[in-house]
Amino acid sequence: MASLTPELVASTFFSFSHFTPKPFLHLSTRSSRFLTHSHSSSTLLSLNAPNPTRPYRARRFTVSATATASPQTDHASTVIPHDNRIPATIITGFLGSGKTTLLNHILTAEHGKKIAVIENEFGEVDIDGSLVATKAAGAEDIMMLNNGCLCCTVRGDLVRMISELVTKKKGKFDHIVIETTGLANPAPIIQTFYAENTIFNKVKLDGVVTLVDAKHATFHLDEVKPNGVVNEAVEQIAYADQHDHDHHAHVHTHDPGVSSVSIVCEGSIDLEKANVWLGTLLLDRSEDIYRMKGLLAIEGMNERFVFQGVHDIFQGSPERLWGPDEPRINNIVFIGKKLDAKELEKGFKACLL
Ligand SMILES: Nc1nc2c(ncn2[C@@H]2O[C@H](COP(=O)(O)OP(=O)(O)OP(=O)(O)O)[C@@H](O)[C@H]2O)c(=O)[nH]1
Repeated sequence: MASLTPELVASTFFSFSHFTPKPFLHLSTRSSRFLTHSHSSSTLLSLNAPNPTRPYRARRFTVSATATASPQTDHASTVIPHDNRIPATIITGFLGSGKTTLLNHILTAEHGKKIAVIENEFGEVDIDGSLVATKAAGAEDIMMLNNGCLCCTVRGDLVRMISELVTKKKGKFDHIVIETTGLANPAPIIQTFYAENTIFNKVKLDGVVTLVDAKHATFHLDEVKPNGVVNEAVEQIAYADQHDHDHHAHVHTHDPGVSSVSIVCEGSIDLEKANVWLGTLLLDRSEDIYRMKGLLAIEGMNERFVFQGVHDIFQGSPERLWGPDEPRINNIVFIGKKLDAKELEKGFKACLL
């Protein structure tokens, strides 16, 4: 097969719109999707400026406010010690809202700060970790938490990771950024910063940035969930830059109807077949498939091919070169409702050469 140039492949992916016009027509509307990003960015810019309206509560913080007698007057004056705990920012937002994109922007921007990253991904396959700008000057450390969701199953791991960072890597970074899964309920994660002494004494929660995909937000916000099941999209927006640390016992359940299917398989992919397969999925299932993303080893292409899908919006393009000894392994994740793992695997395997 003739060698494919990145440009040729990208246009091949896009050219699918000629015979299945609906999904790819939306490519042109992408710029209007993330209408609230400007809001998110401004929230981010204000991260280092403490919110003066939010009282600083030193509950369980060992360096608490102290009262000292002034030598000039008989009145006691209160000295609030400088809060030199390490700031942490939580980036939250529904699936595909742009968290990894923002994180990469933070890691590559010139701000002179060294950032430790904790990345939590839904689905067993680590695609985001591979797409985070690991070589970025600002990234001191990237830790992955992929065996569950930060808001429930791996909360203990989060505590351990942060404790490890502030003890073993002390002084090597200035800020911690935590990217949650798109299905995380931020409340229990926020609570961790106040409820765990080991964290509270060393780390201050500086901000909660929630990204909103303006195109699909209403769809997810309006979703009616079964009794006792949390609507994560609502929770994420409710907790944006609002640290309700007096909340107790957050009992919540993820929607059992939402699941993930991961495919990991070595081998070369026929781009044309993949185009048809993914395009057909988009046409038939875009409402139920909230998110699809993948790294593909395309036949004849020297670069890893990355594709991103958020409902009916789809994008694919070559990324960095495969390393000389890097196995050409395909990684794909689907997240959504009524996913049939066998069917998806069968569709994928049909694209292999
Ligand atoms: N038009 C537009 N697209 C964006 C923006 N931010 C991200 N995207 C695209 O949206 C898709 C999803 O972005 P990600 O940054 O991976 O989203 P995420 O929130 O990390 O997704 P999950 O891993 O599912 O939680 C990618 O194709 C991005 O290129 C934006 O501000 N505007």
